[in-house]
Parts: sequence; C-alpha cells; structure tokens
Amino acid sequence: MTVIIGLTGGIASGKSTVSRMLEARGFPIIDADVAAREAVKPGQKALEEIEAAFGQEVIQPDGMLDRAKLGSIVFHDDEKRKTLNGIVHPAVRSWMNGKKEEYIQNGSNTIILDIPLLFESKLTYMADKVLLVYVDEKTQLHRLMERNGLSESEASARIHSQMPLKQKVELADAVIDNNQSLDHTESQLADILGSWNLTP
Ligand SMILES: CC(C)(COP(=O)(O)OP(=O)(O)OC[C@H]1O[C@@H](n2cnc3c(N)ncnc32)[C@H](O)[C@@H]1O)[C@@H](O)C(=O)NCCC(=O)NCCS
Ligand SMILES: Nc1ncnc2c1ncn2[C@@H]1O[C@H](COP(=O)(O)OP(=O)(O)OP(=O)(O)O)[C@@H](O)[C@H]1O
Repeated sequence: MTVIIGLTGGIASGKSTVSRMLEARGFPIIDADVAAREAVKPGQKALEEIEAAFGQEVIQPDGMLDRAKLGSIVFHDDEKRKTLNGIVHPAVRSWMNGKKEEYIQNGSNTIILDIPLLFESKLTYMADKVLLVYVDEKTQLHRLMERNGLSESEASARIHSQMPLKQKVELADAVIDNNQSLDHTESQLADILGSWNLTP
C-alpha cells in the first residue's frame, strides 16, 4: 500500500528546500505550486476564467499570466483570492491526483504531496501523515523578502493570507524546525523518515 505524505508549511518556510532533500533520497514529489502554474498556461480554461474575473490587466502581452500583478491584487483582498482559488484549485487537485495515480502504478512505496495550503484548503484527507516545515515569523518574513525581493508589507500580506504557522504545528503529525542550518533540517528529516519507516 503506497503511503501518501502531505508536506506543508507557510510561504517561504522551507517546503521546497525539504522536498529537494526528499527528491535527492529518491522520493517522488507532487508539487501543488507546479500544478498551479500548469493550470494557468496559455490555452488552459483556468487562464480564460482568470482573465474574465480579473481583466486583461493580469495577462501579459505574450499571453502568459502576469503573476506579480495578480499577486498584488489577491494578497490584499480575501474575496478576490477566494475567486482565484475557486478557479485554480480544482485544476490543481485533478493534476495532482493524476500524478499520484501514475506513481502508484509505477509501484512507489511513498509519495510526497507538497501542498502549501494543505490545511487552509482542507486537503488533509489526501495524506496518510502530514509533515510540517516550521519557521518563526521573523525568519519567514526575512527569507521571503530576500528570496522574492518583496517589501515588508508585500511579504507580510502574503504571510497573513495563510493560516498562522504556529496553528499548523498542532495539526501536523511531525514538525521540522527549519530556523537553523540546512544540516539541522536534514537531520530532523532523516529521523522522521526513519521513525515513519518510509522508503521511496
Ligand atoms: C497569486 C499567484 C499568481 C502569485 O504567483 P507567484 O509566482 O508570486 O507565487 P507562487 O505561485 O510561486 O506561490 C508562492 C507561494 O505563495 C503562496 N500562495 C500562493 N497562492 C496562494 C493563495 N491562493 N493563498 C495563500 N497563499 C498562496 C504559497 O505559499 C506558494 O507556495 C499564484 O500564487 C497563484 O496563482 N495562486 C493561486 C493558486 C494557489 O493557491 N497556489 C498555492 C498552491 S495550491
Ligand atoms: N534552513 C535554512 N537556512 C537558510 N535559508 C533557508 C533555509 N531553508 C530555506 N531557506 C531559504 O528560504 C527561502 C524559502 O525557502 P523555500 O523556497 O524552500 O520555501 P517554500 O516553503 O518552498 O516557499 P513557497 O511557499 O514560496 O513555495 C529560500 O530562499 C531558501 O533558500
């Protein structure tokens, strides 16, 4: 029976960092952010629905979604973010389920679902166990500003559009403290993989 692990956290808490460590150990990763980018490629229904809902201003001259523009709208407006989620999330779920079936067919023992909004979108039913990548808010803000070149207010708006990470700690089956070095993160990951007896 294939074990499904939900990998989650908050924006810039270190999910991709941990999923790269898992990938390096041979675990298949299904990334919701990748699914969300696939869903809004030119020609996809979701992109047409986004244009209908948000206007031409969020579409670049080359027909691609203007992610920065749309982000500047939805991370400051809960209702508009709900509209976007309603358009994109069904396509994300169906893409992830398709990939999951492929890996199950290929005989994977364990599949990692990297889902930033696992708790917010009530997707815990998709996972047998949930692994949270935790970081304190100050570090999260600094790393997000640094990585994305965002102002403090833009970064803070993104962080506060999600469930507080502290709240997610209580809901997860295991937590990786990603506040310190990458080695420290990796050694916690190794311990969890061992205690859960997970193989790729
Ligand atoms: C708003 C968009 C265009 C901004 O694109 P951008 O390239 O700046 O960010 P990217 O997609 O790489 O997401 C970065 C991180 O932002 C956070 N985030 C993204 N979307 C959301 C959302 N709707 N609500 C809360 N947090 C979000 C996640 O932590 C994600 O890992 C994009 O995030 C998007 O299409 N979001 C809607 C789809 C979605 O909810 N994706 C999250 C995974 S399911
Ligand atoms: N332990 C660490 N020490 C220092 N920097 C780190 C550590 N872990 C992650 N980072 C850096 O913090 C930033 C956010 O990490 P990462 O991209 O893995 O987060 P994420 O949760 O995948 O973000 P998103 O929600 O946007 O997908 C990156 O620039 C990454 O290199």
